[in-house]
Amino acid sequence: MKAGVSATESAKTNGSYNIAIAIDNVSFSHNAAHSERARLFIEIEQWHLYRGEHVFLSGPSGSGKSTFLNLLSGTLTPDSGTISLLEQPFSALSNKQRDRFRANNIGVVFQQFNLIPYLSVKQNVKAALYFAGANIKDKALDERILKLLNDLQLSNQLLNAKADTLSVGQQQRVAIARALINTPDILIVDEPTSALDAKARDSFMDVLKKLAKNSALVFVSHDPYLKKYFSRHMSMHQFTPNHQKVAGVSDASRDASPC
Ligand SMILES: Nc1ncnc2c1ncn2[C@@H]1O[C@H](COP(=O)(O)OP(=O)(O)OP(=O)(O)O)[C@@H](O)[C@H]1O
Repeated sequence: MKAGVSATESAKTNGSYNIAIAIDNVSFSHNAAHSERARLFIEIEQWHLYRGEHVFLSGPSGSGKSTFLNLLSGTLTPDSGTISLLEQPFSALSNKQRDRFRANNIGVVFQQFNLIPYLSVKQNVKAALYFAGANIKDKALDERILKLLNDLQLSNQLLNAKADTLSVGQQQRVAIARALINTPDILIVDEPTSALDAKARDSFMDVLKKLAKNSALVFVSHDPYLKKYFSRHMSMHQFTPNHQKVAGVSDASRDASPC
C-alpha cells in the first residue's frame, strides 16, 4: 500500500471506481499581485472524466489550459472547491503524500518535455519509477522500459544516449515513456505535437491512444486536426465564464461511451 492513499489504492486494486477526475465547485485565479497580465478566473461547477475516457481540450494562448492542468495535477491549489483524483481529494493529502500520489497515479507530458538533459534515455524513464517508490535495481524494470520504448518505436540503440543528443521527436517519445512507465490511471498531455510534421503527428497519436487506452487522458492542443482522435472535446472558455470570450473552438461534445 502507498503512503496516505490506502483507501484509494485498495479501490484501485479492486477496480471499484470509475471516475478518474472529479471537480466540484472549483474556483481559481492567479494572484494579481504577481501579474500585470489580464487576470484569469477559472470557475467549474461540476466536471468529471471517467477511467479510459480521452478528452481534447483546446483554447487560444493565455486562455488557461496550462493553469487548468496544473490544478488537475495538484501543482496549483484551487481557491475553493474540491478536485478529486481516483476518489482521493487532493486537499486531504500532505505535500509528501501528494507527491507520492502524483508519482504513482498521474503521468504528465509537458510542452517542453522536461527531460533531464545529462541523463540517458533509460535513466530519464527510470527516474519516474524511482519517484513512485520502485526498486530501480530490479532487472525486470529494464525489460519493462525496453518494451515500452519499442512500443514507442524508439530504437534500443538510443537507450544509453543522453537526452540532449536526441531529436525533438525522440525526446517526445521518451517523455511519453516516462509518463506511461508507471501505467498511470490519469495521463495529462500538454501540446505534444507542435514540433512534429503531419506524418509524425499521426503516428504519435496512434501510439499514444493505444498505450493510454486504459488511462483517463486530458490532451491539450491548439491543433484542430487532432480533434478527430477524440470523441469528447472541450474549450477552455467553458471554465472561464466570467473571463473574456475565447474564440475559435466549439463547446463540449461528448459521446456516451469513452473513447
Ligand atoms: N503564475 C502566474 N501568475 C499570474 N498569472 C499567471 C501565472 N501563470 C499564468 N498566468 C496568467 O494566466 C493566464 C492563463 O495562462 P496559461 O499559461 O494557463 O494559458 P494557456 O492557455 O496554457 O496558454 P498557452 O497556450 O500559451 O500555453 C494568462 O493570462 C497568464 O498570463
